[in-house]
Amino acid sequence: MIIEVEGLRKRYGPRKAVDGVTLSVREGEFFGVLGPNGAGKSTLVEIIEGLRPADSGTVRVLGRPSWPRDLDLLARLGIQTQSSAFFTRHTAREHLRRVAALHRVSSVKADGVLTLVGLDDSADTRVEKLSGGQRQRLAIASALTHDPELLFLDEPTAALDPLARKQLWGLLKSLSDRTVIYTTHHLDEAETLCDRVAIIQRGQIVAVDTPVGLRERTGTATLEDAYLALVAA
Ligand SMILES: Nc1ncnc2c1ncn2[C@@H]1O[C@H](COP(=O)(O)OP(=O)(O)OP(=O)(O)O)[C@@H](O)[C@H]1O
Repeated sequence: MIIEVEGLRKRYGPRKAVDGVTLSVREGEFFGVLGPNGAGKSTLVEIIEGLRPADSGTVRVLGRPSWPRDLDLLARLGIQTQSSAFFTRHTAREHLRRVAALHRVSSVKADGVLTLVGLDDSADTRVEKLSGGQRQRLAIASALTHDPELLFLDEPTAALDPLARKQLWGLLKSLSDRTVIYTTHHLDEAETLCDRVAIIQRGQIVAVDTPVGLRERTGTATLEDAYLALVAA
């Protein structure tokens, strides 16, 4: 297993953000984390990433505890966040080369990743001038330069218009041979991309299954309907 989480709990004061979560993710899975606002998804994912401690429970990532913070382990992860930061006054290419240099990865490799995410035409555009879709591509590229063994994507399509969102799907699909932990509120996207999804509500897992399994279990036609049936139950 690439990720093993057992009995994980985290409170903020009286609020139970993560309330006894157990799950595992296999190598090569595109694993979706779904749930209503405030369900505890970000808290759970940040604990798995080793960016936040849990109150109790265990997390092993690539066979190692992710807390106390483990810089060697972090170096093997690729993390794209909602607030991915860019080097200002840099072009897309310059930004990515700098990110790569931080990981001791060559500029040649960085340029290859820029091509991979479909940003060749915007390579000389300053990061401030990139469109929302291009910014997300660059954020994903930044998480990919060091060829991580595990990639975390946090709502990469959240702020995109419908066309840009669909266009990004191609890139996301191309990542499907990797192990990806993918948070989203777009159920159509999760249905297309994810091998399995976990649905989280009030800090607890409501279901973990394939999109097809969840549809069958709820007698619904789409993952969105299955989700709505499960979180309303
Ligand atoms: N640093 C914090 N201090 C106090 N409460 C917090 C903190 N971070 C999160 N919470 C609370 O914990 C609960 C879970 O929040 P979390 O951000 O993990 O949910 P989420 O599922 O990621 O939500 P969203 O879909 O809106 O991003 C929420 O009630 C939130 O208000």
